[in-house]
Amino acid sequence: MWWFGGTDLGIDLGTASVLVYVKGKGIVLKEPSVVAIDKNTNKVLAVGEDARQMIGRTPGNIVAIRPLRDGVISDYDVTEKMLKYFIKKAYGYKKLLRPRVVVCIPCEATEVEKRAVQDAAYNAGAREVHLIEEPIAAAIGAGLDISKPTGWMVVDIGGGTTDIAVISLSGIVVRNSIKVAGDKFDESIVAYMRKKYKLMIGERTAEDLKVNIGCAFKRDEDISMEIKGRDLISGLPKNILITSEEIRMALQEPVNAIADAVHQVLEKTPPELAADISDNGILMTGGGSLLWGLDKFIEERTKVPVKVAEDAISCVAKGTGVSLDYIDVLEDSSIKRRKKA
Ligand SMILES: Nc1ncnc2c1ncn2[C@@H]1O[C@H](COP(=O)(O)OP(=O)(O)OP(=O)(O)O)[C@@H](O)[C@H]1O
Repeated sequence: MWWFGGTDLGIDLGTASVLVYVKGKGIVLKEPSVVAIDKNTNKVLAVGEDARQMIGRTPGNIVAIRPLRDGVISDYDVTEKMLKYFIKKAYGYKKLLRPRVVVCIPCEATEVEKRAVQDAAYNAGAREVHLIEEPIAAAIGAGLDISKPTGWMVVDIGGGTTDIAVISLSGIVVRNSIKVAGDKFDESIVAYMRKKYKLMIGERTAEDLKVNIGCAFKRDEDISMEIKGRDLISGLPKNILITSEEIRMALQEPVNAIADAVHQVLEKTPPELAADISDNGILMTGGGSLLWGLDKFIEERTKVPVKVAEDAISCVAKGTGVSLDYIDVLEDSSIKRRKKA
């Protein structure tokens, strides 16, 4: 049966994952931002988790693509296909009215990057597209009351970008966005294994190491994990036992880059707001903030208390969803246009 009613959607279009929030229902979809394509026919074979399973394991004619890199669209056509699939899955197939959507973007996205997100969402089936900056969405999703003249600092560490913002009166006062986040952590682990053990490992293995034993701060007790890779000298498969302390060493460069960026934002923060932040603490959101000890590491470097938000991975999607209630206010900051015929 066809249904005429429209629903609004909040979409966290992330480098690592896409989350869709349906007004009145909450988060209904959370899948990796991966698409598997048959290169011969250009047909989409799988999207999301099914496609992620194929990374590094596809035959010649099939490619598993991550269409967003560093927080922005790097493969426009594939992003559009992926969005279309997720919107249909979350919204249902048999509705005549296309949805209004709010999509989040990194806080220093260029006009061209914003336009690419909007076009992809329109072409994927949205009737109206509004944009919201990730730190604002993260703060709302974490339950902060950002409407008052009080300073809050949010550090959202995703897969591609770390967005740092000082927020007051619902706006960003000081901001910084760096292309160092979860993906760079993985790349640093791959590089460390290659250099130290002459072992080639895939990005999924690197991510497993990061999530399971990784840390930014020295653990009281070292833990370890066995991994499989390919020996670069013999060319044969090889197993190695890796400790958490080694992963801490491997992650030093990107972890320091994030702490430096937070420090720089604090330096530029007006004194009244800096005093508020020192009382309220820094709030970390995003999957990257779950790296063990990263809160403690930043706390030591900045001397400001740091807290990881509850359900840190879902904050941006939740905030994007909550902002659907204020979609008409968002209109001012979004470039609205009709889908081209
Ligand atoms: N427990 C964990 N420890 C360390 N890292 C984690 C953990 N869980 C998830 N991550 C990492 O979080 C990152 C994804 O976070 P998130 O889903 O917030 O990013 P995103 O919104 O897709 O990215 P972006 O906002 O940069 O576009 C990945 O790099 C993932 O490996």
